[in-house]
Amino acid sequence: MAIATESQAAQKASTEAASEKKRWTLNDFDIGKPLGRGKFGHVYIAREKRSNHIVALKVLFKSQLKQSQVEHQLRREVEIQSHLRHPNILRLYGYFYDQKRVYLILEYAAKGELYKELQRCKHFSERRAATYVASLARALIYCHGKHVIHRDIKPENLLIGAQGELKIADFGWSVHTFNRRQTMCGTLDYLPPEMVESAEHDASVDIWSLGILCYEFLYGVPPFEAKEHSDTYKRILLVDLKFPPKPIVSAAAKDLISQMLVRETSKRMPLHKLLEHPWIIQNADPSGVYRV
Ligand SMILES: CCc1cccc(CC)c1NC(=O)n1cc2c(c1)/C(=N\C(=O)c1ccc(N3CCN(C)CC3)cc1)N=N2
Repeated sequence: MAIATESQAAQKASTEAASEKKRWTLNDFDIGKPLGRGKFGHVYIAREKRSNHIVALKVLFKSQLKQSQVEHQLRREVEIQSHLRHPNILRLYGYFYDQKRVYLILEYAAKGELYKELQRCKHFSERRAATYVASLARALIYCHGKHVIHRDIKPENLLIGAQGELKIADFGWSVHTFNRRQTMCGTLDYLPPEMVESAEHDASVDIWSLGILCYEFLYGVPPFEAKEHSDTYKRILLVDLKFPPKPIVSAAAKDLISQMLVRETSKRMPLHKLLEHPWIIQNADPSGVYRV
């Protein structure tokens, strides 16, 4: 309906324009049900009254942020996030604060949290995994092009949009350190060797993390998981990569993962090469959307 799309476009434009300059307050929103909670606060569905635009309002407690000394990090990451525009990166439209809280006005991802979907399915099909990995590779190519790295793409930081598309939903790898998995070990699994050794790291950390994520999509567990943190560290440093016999996974998928989980950072498969890998070409849906 031409008229509908025109008003939608106008609405979008007004939200965009408004989000640049406007001083937002809580009165601009009708707050709906809570969507989830993190270490620093909760996220609610909300409607911006003027535009009727549905958003997610993330409420962070200043006390918690101060206690964990992440407020400067949140500021830096909000600055980065508000300038990123990509279909697979969750939009930050704006923010405001009051005495006790900081409020982030975020894009609403209607199909919820990826890690819950992965737990529900145990593991994804090769088509679904490849479609997600390709869309995340495109988002990371976009970020690296803007000298933004370290989007910390573990399952807990990924959301699913209304059309089934993945959205990277974090503002800073340590802002969301609240570990929403049952065990803490989940947070270590994504660290590449150079970070375990807390050495210098560059955009190739994202290639490593995407390789870990691809493995977890296909097997339901990250590759270097171990009971003790010290064992996980050792397995990461040794790149002790093993492929279980079940579920059955194609040789092409294992080849891609083996080319991403390489200790030598300069030898990891570049993201644009990933998009040309046979496993991606044969399995990823070109639209970047996996229709359940
Ligand atoms: C404060 C919460 C938090 C802590 C740490 C990290 C993150 C990023 C993932 C977040 N979330 C965050 O920032 N979020 C930003 C967000 C956001 C979370 C979100 N949606 C949802 O959380 C959600 C959850 C469940 C849902 N349903 C579940 C049941 N289904 C049948 C229907 C759909 C639908 C939407 N949209 N923008």
